[in-house]
Amino acid sequence: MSTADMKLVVVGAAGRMGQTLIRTIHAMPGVTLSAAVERSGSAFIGRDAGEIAGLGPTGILVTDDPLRAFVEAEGVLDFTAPAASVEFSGLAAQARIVHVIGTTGCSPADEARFDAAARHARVVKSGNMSLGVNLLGVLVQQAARALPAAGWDLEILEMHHRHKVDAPSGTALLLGEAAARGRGIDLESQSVRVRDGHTGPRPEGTIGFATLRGGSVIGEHSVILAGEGESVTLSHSATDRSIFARGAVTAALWARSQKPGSYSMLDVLGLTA
Ligand SMILES: NC(=O)C1=CN([C@@H]2O[C@H](COP(=O)(O)OP(=O)(O)OC[C@H]3O[C@@H](n4cnc5c(N)ncnc54)[C@H](OP(=O)(O)O)[C@@H]3O)[C@@H](O)[C@H]2O)C=CC1
Ligand SMILES: O=C(O)C1=N[C@H](C(=O)O)C[C@H](O)C1
Repeated sequence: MSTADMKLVVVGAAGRMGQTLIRTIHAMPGVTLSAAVERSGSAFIGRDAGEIAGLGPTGILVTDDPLRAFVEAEGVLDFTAPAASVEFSGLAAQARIVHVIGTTGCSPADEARFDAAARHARVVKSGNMSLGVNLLGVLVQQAARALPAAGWDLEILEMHHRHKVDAPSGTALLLGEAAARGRGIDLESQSVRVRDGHTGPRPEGTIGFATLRGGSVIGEHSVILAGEGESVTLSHSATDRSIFARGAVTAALWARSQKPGSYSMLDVLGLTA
């Protein structure tokens, strides 16, 4: 560890992403784990974060005091749950640090709280922190612009593991937003989230979502543009959660030198149009 290393807190440290983040921080240059947080009453409080993540002892014991952890750090990596991320955003703003938010399933009210926190914190939020998915979003935007809505129906299909609690996935919504930007339409009013029973024919120009859940699938996403007699499919497969963790650490290092504000992975990766 060098004294210039960015000190990072992992919240939700014992979760699937929390453990992956701890291993990734250990493996990447320029960053060091300064604290690991779980909720009060969690069976992981007081345990060594490195041991939970399969690294062996690191001397960092899991705490339930996030504010104390944040004031002694430069950034927090947060893949938890919407209510938790809202709470952490207020604390990150108080501590004036970087808050990287990977949590999905957040409501518009939650997003407003993140925006408020971004007056003091540097907030990077994305439904998917991987390079591949963010590149896919750029390609989807181009395809949706190039292929006219009259004649080219756009559907987004995703599959995740059986433990996932929100749908459509944050990635599916990110890809839907990219498609909507390409078509110059509003996703909220033009999306079809569920189909069941006698639905009638497909309304032209809408963006459809379909969700599969099962097993240990890390993340599969396809954007299908279906035309008359031909279709184009753009897709991404995640085979290792470290792609999200590397993206989150890269985001924290990038945000370290930015002004307070709300940023996306497109800003971090330089993929903005
Ligand atoms: N943007 C991206 O690139 C990615 C986003 N995600 C998203 O990240 C989130 C987490 O996913 P995953 O790791 O699979 O989920 P897990 O359920 O495995 O982990 C979440 C962790 O957060 C903890 N947690 C919840 N509330 C609090 C709190 N108030 N204080 C401290 N810890 C808390 C949970 O503890 P407890 O079990 O006690 O509730 C758990 O340990 C999801 O929203 C998922 O969609 C996942 C992968 C990539
Ligand atoms: O819950 C997950 O596991 C994942 N969540 C994110 C999402 O909702 O898209 C990103 C990734 O696909 C894994």
